[in-house]
Amino acid sequence: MPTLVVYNPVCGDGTASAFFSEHVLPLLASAGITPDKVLQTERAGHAGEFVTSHLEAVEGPFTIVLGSGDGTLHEVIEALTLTPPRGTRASAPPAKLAFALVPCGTANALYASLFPPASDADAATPAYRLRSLRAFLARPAATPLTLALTTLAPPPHARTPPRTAVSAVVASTALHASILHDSEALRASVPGLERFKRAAAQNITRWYRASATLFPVPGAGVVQVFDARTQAWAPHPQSTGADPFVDVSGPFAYFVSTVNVDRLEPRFRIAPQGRSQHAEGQGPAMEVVIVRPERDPSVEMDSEEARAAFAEKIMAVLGSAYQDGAHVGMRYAEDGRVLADGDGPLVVEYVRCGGWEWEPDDIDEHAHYVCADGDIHVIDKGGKATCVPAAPVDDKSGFAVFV
Ligand SMILES: Nc1ncnc2c1ncn2[C@@H]1O[C@H](COP(=O)(O)OP(=O)(O)OP(=O)(O)O)[C@@H](O)[C@H]1O
Repeated sequence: MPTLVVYNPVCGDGTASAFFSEHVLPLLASAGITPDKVLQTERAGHAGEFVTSHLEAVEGPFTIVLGSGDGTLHEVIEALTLTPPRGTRASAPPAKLAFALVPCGTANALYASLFPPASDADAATPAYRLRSLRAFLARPAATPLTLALTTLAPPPHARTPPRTAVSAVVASTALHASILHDSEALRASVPGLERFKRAAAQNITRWYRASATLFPVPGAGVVQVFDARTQAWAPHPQSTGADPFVDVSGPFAYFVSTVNVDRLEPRFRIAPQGRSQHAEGQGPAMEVVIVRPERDPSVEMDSEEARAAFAEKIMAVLGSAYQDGAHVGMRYAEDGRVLADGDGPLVVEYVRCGGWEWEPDDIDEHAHYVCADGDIHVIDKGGKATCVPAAPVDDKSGFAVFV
């Protein structure tokens, strides 16, 4: 099978180039594999352009040994999904693209989900970082990836066409998207990871005005909600055979949907069931983690004090995602305190669904941001975003990862 090697020399701590020279290329050589091409990317967009034009010239299936974080993987997948097929890509049957991932980025959410590290020290070892590559060399079948396709629709009667974003890890709105949006704006003035902290502080007290709808999981016929006590999925109480769609009214604090992953950083298990097997024949699904302030029994109205008090709670709840995903079992006491368990309402709504729609209120600028694997998109005023999961139709097409 043709093999391409692509790595991003500037991602993470900037050591991909050295790691490929010292470990990846020698390991491929010792296995008798000569890559068709080796690309060290020179700019954002380069990896996507390179892979797309290679596939227009050479018939697949292909393996790509990819040294990057989630952003460069996203770039390749989005470029191939959105570029109309030309050349060999148009004339040959759809060819599968399987990735041997070498984690070189900052968060490496997909890799950390597929290969949960035993510890921070483990994650830094060459042996850990070569696990997907070794799986490729051992030649088992690659695991298919589900994609999340987010369509950003303009208002009805607008002249602009809808746009689509493709993600393999996360599609989000509310706090997560706002932090990524603002941290990008701070990139020039605030160095390093400090800009994420600053962006989080700017957004933690915001409540996002929007209405959302959750779509049923195709094979299950309903939206499902996770019960942390039984550790099982159950039909969402508002999702019935007669009306399986669930309307979720705002305001929202947090709205994150994931595919393929249970974590967004090695220890941040935001969707703790994200790697568990779905029931046979349920069709493509995604998980959504929602926090809405008005579920808190102590919130009586939207005021500055209420937002400040709720900010403390959401920080504590999201912090619990680092405790092996404990946030999904947290409940409110009658006075609004957040408890690890109990009989009160769940703080986090953790659902599995067949997609979602998000319609921001016109007046709330920050509710218009959508994050697709780190890229920030802005919903037009009067428009909405619709996100659905898509899985490869067979084992000869789509994207996959060696695990
Ligand atoms: N040579 C390059 N110079 C500048 N930017 C690049 C280059 N190659 C790729 N990029 C861009 O760098 C961005 C970040 O890369 P990537 O996601 O791989 O690393 P990261 O952000 O450190 O990791 P993670 O996404 O895991 O946190 C991507 O959007 C990609 O398009």
